Amino acid sequence: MTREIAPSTVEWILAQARAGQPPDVLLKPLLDEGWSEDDAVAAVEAAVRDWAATGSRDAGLPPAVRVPSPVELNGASVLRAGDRDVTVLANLLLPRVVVFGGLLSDVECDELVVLSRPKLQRSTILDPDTGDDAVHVDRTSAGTHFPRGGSALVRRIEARIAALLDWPVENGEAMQILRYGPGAQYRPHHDYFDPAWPGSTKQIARGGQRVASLVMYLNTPAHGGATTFPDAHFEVAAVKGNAVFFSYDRPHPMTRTLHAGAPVLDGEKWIATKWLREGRHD
Ligand SMILES: O=C(O)CCC(=O)C(=O)O
Ligand SMILES: [Fe+2]
Repeated sequence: MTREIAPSTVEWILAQARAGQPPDVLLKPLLDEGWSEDDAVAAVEAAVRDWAATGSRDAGLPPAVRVPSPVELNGASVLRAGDRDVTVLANLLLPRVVVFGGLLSDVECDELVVLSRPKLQRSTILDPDTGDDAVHVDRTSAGTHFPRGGSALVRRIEARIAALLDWPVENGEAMQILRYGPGAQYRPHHDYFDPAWPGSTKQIARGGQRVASLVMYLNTPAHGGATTFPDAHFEVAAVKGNAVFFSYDRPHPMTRTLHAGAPVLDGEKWIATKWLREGRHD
C-alpha cells in the first residue's frame, strides 16, 4: 500500500519535478514529516506516474506500458544472459536502443542460416486493413520463421534472450529469419501495431501490443545493410552475432523507433528478429 500524500504536497512535488529538481529534493518534505524512505519513494513515484498518465491522456496519446529494460545508462559492460556473456556496445534512451555484442555464437548464426535457406519465401508486411500478411515493395527481403520452442537451438536462444531482457519466453513471437540480397531493404516502419489500423485489432488480440524488438545479425554484409533509426540519425552496423534491441512503451511515433533495414550494397544480409509482446503470445 502506498501512503497517501496530502494534495498540497503532491502539487509541490510535481512543481519541483517540472522544474527539473532531482529526486532528493522531491523526497525531502516527506522525509521531514517522518516518512520512511521506501514509503516516500513509492509515494513520489505514484504521484509522478499519475501526472504523466493524465498528461498523456490529455494529449490524446495511448498510455505507456511496461517494456523490457536490459541495462541502465553507464551500467555493466558485460551481462550474463543465461548460458552466455553478452557485451553492451551502445545504450541510447530516446529512442530506447541497446546494441549488444556477441549475443549469438558464429556457429549458432551459421546454423540458423543453413536451416532457413531452403525454407525462404518472399517477405510480407501487415495489411493495415485486414491484419493479414501481404507482399509489399517496402520489404524486398525473403524470410521464414521458427516457432517458439521448435528445436533445441531455438529454445537455447530464446532462453538466453529471456534472461538478457528479463521478459518471459512466452511473450515472444516466433523467431523471424530474413535474407536480404543485393539491393534489398526494409523501408522505414514502426514494429508496433498502429491502433488506427483496423487490422491491428486481430494482432493485438494475441498477446497484446509489441513492446520491443530484437534484431540479431547472422552474418556481416560486405557493404551496407545497417539498421537505421532516421528520427535519431543513428544507425547500427550489421555485425555477425551482434544484435540491436529497441523498445516502445506506447504505439506512437514519439518513441522515435522508426527504423529501417538500409539497402544491402554488396553481398547478402541475414537477420533473426524476435518481437516481444506485452503478454503471452499463442
Ligand atoms: O533489417 C533490419 O536491420 C531491420 C529489420 C526490421 O526492421 C524488422 O525485422 O522488423
Ligand atoms: Fe522492424
